[in-house]
Amino acid sequence: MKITAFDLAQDESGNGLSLHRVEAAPGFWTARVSQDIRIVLHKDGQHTLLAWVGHHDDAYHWAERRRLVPHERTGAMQLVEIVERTEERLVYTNTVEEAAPAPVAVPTGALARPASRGDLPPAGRSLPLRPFAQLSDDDLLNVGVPRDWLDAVRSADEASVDGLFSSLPDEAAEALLDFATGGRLQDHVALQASPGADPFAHPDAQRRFRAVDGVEELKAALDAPFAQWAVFLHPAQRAPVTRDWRGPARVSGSAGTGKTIVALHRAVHLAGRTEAQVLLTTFSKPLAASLAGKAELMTEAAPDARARLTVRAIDQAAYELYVRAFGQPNMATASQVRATIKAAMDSGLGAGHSPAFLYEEWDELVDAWGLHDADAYATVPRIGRRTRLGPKQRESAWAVFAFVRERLAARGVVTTADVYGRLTRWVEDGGRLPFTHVVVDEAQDLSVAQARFLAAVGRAGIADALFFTGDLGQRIFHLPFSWAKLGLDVRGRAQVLKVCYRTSHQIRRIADRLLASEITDQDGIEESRRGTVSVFDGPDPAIGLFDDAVAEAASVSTWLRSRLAEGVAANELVVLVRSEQQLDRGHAAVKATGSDMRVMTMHDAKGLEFRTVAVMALDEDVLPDPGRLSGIGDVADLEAIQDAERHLLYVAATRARDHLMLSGVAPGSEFLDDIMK
Ligand SMILES: Nc1ncnc2c1ncn2[C@@H]1O[C@H](COP(=O)(O)OP(=O)(O)OP(=O)(O)O)[C@@H](O)[C@H]1O
Repeated sequence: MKITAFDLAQDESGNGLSLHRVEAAPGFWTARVSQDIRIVLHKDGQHTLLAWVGHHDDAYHWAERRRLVPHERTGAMQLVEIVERTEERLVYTNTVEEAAPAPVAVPTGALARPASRGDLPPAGRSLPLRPFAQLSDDDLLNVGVPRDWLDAVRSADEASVDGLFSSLPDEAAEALLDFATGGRLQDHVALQASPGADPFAHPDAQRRFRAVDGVEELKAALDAPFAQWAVFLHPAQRAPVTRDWRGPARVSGSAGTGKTIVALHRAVHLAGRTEAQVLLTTFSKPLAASLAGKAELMTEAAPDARARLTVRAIDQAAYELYVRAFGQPNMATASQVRATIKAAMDSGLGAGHSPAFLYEEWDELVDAWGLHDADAYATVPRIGRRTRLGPKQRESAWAVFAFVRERLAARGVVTTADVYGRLTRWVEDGGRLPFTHVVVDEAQDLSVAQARFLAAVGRAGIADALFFTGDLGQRIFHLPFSWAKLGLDVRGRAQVLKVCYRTSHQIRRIADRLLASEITDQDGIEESRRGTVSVFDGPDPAIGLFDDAVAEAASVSTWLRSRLAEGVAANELVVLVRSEQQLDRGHAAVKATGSDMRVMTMHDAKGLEFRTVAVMALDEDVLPDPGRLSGIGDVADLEAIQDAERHLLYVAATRARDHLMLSGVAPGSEFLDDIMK
């Protein structure tokens, strides 16, 4: 297939490639790859579109049912299926879509998205009899429905809506799907191109066609695993990638809406500028490694951009900067700090406080904000709605923190927050950073010290130096705080993504019950999950509560075995638990399957995705984690931590693409009540 595509790239006339015109479909040709396999091309004299690949008969069948035309209203180039009418009923001709999809490209034209929309429709949902019957031509044309399909859309009923969604262009299908499930069509009105504009340049066309210039770029496209290299960006994803933001910007969206993809594309886009040096970062080393792999693929054909892009976990990046600026730091560990707090308490300090509270207060406030004296501790802006301690309680707590500071200084060790604190002052004093832009994924979990440092980077640098992606509903590590008060102001430059590509409709719907549909951050920026659609369907999640852990493991193991029997590979399955203490329960379930699969904590699964996920040990005394709640000083903090625990379950559930099981010992986590209500 690749060789044929290259031959075409070098010789568009296709001499020697046995090109055959598809008689019934103007503009379409087929090129022979092997005895049985054909590439379907569309040639208009200007562009050559590599549109599809498959078996000989399927290829002709596919082409005969397609036309390549710009949409009359939006101007976006579309591959429109022909509507067939049989008897009284509309039949949608999407049968050959089941064939192998076609990752193909062209040198002077465009690359077609694999024809794989067969997974779109929202089954198992009760729809009105004819959900689109009342929509006018204008309503439908505005969202990209091809004219030929207007009547078919209006007469679609519950039985035919599945075929309808899989036959329409993406933009039209998503708009109708949202409308059918309570959303507004107005939110999906497509951009209308100006007369004479290139129909392949329209944002909706760029979701399905990839323009490739020259053989090198084509080679890169065909060499890299297609799914990783060329995610075709939704217009709402592309816009923030290419926009000149003139200030720090943030893109948010539910799990699986492509925030990481946007961060990657933004970083690669910026690295395309000759004067740029880009740092792409996230919170953990495994996630950074995964970003780095994808960035490599995306810059295969652009070695200069690749050289201008560095991918690091954020603490690693800070550490390296620190080493450059000040030499090797001697890092304090969390257990060292806990031990020092204990030593302070053993010597009689900290009366009236628990060790858990003191550690939390140290971690989220004293250390995070770089507080070095009692006055600063008294006046620090308390995070969120956190209430102040009374003077006596504060005095008693500060005695412990002063002790800890003294001990750490005496040992010559610094905390991670100290590293950021010193780097922040260094940047403010004119320290020269080795990068011009920072793109941060998973930004909802930035700590105060990290956000402060980035704010300083933003102030010292150019206007669009900072770009963030994240989801407030997935904040799992820290208490919320105001970015704006730290100088990181994304107000007016925040955008929400609404199309979920990872998680089936059924799983997303269940997971969304854990969160409010609107979450507002400490700066008043609202992130709405309303109108979010999943682009494919799957089975309903299984939820089970059991008498004891043994019964739970047996049931989960049976469920996992069924997935294996359905053909899911063991490495596409994962078992998630709240914390290390429950790993054994996961291992027990896995052992009984006789296969080898991963068992990990919910925290470690952040940012990952799997075909099948079992979330186990969702017991009353496991989630929310009583240990984490016990250190909380006041009611407002309690709520914030409880939210973070709730977010953890949301994160865990949304790692699943197709299958999800949630289980625990009865009566089960209170969060399951919200899911089952
Ligand atoms: N425009 C797109 N077309 C097809 N697939 C996409 C698109 N955008 C993202 N995806 C796919 O959807 C999945 C989720 O994307 P991604 O990891 O970027 O989401 P996310 O919003 O960062 O999720 P999370 O918040 O859960 O980490 C990935 O498999 C990605 O390749």
